[in-house]
Amino acid sequence: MPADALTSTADTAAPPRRRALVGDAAALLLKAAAPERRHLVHAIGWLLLAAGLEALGPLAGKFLIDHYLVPRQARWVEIGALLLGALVAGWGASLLRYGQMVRLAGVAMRSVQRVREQVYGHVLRLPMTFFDRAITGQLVSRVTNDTEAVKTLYVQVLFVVLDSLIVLAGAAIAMLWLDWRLMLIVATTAPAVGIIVTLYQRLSGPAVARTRELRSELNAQMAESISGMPVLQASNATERFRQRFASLNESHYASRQVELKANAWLLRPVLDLLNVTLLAVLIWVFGLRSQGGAMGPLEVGILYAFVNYMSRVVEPLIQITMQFAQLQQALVGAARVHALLKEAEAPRPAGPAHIGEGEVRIEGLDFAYQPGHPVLHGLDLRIPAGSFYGIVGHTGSGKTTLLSLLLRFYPAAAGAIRIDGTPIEAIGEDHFRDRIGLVPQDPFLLAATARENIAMGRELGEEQIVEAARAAHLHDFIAGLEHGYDTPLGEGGARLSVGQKQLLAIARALAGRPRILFLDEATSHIDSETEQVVQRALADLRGQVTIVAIAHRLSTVRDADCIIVLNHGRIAERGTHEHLMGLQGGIYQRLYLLQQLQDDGDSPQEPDQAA
Ligand SMILES: Nc1ncnc2c1ncn2[C@@H]1O[C@H](COP(=O)(O)OP(=O)(O)OP(=O)(O)O)[C@@H](O)[C@H]1O
Repeated sequence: MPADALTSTADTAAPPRRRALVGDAAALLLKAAAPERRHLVHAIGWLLLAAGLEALGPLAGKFLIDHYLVPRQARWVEIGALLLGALVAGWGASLLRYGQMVRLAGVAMRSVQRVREQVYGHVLRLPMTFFDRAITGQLVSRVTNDTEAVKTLYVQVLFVVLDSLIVLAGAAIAMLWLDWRLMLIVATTAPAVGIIVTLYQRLSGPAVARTRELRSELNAQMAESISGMPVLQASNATERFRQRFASLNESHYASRQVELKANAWLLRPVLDLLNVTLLAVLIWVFGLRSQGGAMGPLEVGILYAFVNYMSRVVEPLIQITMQFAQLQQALVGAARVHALLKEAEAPRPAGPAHIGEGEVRIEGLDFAYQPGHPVLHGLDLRIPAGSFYGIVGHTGSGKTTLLSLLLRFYPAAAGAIRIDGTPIEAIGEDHFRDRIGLVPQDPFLLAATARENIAMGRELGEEQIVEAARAAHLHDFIAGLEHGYDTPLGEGGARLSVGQKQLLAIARALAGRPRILFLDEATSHIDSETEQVVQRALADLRGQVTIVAIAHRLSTVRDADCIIVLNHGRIAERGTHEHLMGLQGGIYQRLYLLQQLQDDGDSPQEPDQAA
């Protein structure tokens, strides 16, 4: 089941079950580290060797105590050789460990880099249905914060846990070899630590999940506020939003406090207590056995070695558990990234079918965003190649939906859309996007130069870019900028007027030399003068490109070969402007007359303008 990456594993729902969380996080880590398998195997091998060398230290100590100190044997050469050997082994282990840590750091960094690129690439290929329910801030959080959490997981898992486990294994083997019964006593630490960690998780788990949730909400509010800044400031809502942010921030702080308290009051003290208790038990057993207890005598050297190993074992265990909160957060982050990566991508057909002349046929087309709520009902329409069709209708009549289906953003529930006789699903993705141009209502400009905004990453020659700008009647304006086509246009095209942005969007669409051009209310925010420029640009394209224009402003499509009037998802009227104006009481006629009245009201000095 591809979990809903932005709801169920994320910010609004209860935290997912731990087992699933660990499984998802592990799947993500393994997949991301797969190309680094060789490095991982080598690093683990060398770390094992380092742990083995480290384990020799206490053994040498034991030998020194039992063979030279206790029997008071001052064989200095042997003692010196033993100490030197222990020193060299210790240094060797440190060197090896350092080298492998650097190697593992590289593995972690590269893996996270891969995850981040993969997540971004995946998001770019997700279907529109995903973005209908996605919240931008949270999605950004997935690509930035959560992949960062994945890094924490790598660093924790690979550095601390892996290293600790290897040290643990080395010490355990050495202790087993020295005295297996004493080792059993030490082994009781494992379940005790397990119980403490489980208890700690129960207490802090909800707070950890809540902290992440709140952090994500903080991001979401920040992103939302920045994108809606004009509305926020104009409606004097900034103070309310500041307060809302402050209250979220406060909750975040409180939640962090709960986590930290669980750390401070439960984890460290209890683990320290466990450590001290274990040492006391060891010394007690030593006391018993040195007096000839049931298990026989115990050498002082063994006690020394055990105490030494204990400090090596318990400290990593404390380290692992202390970092559990972070580990838990990282697990949640990694699981969310995993869920996002499991979201099905939009299909990318690779068929050989091509768009030729650009004739569009719509046959019995039905569509619903949600089952049981149809938006389009049995649409039938033929748009001949090279013609100009307008689509008009009341708000909510289904115009944008029809366009979205024509653009393959959603699959049709029933019926078919064909281009030059081929069902659109059968046309190869790259070819389809190359041949289809879109001028959206919101032109979406990059914080880049005019050239980059027209090219949009496509490899277009100078000639193609200038030709497109000329066709959109924007060349003179761009050429007049201080650096011409290389002039940065500012964030969101801040240097351009709304009309110029719209013309740039037209240039961008034309630069790909499309066979079919879709315009989605491309003139609704521009003045009549700029609208005329757009109309001229469209008139120049007639006969060469199939144009389908959704228009609220009816004057934009007045000259269309055919105007389709949608009403509640059905084609209510169709024909030329003159034909539709002749339908007494028709929707188009009413809409047109209403707009005319409005225009007359707006500009009383030009009463006949829209007639
Ligand atoms: N992503 C969506 N998810 C669910 N319902 C949607 C979605 N987009 C549109 N709708 C619904 O589909 C219906 C048609 O909407 P659509 O945007 O196609 O109308 P429209 O004619 O383009 O309207 P407008 O002129 O206001 O842009 C509306 O009832 C709308 O609420």
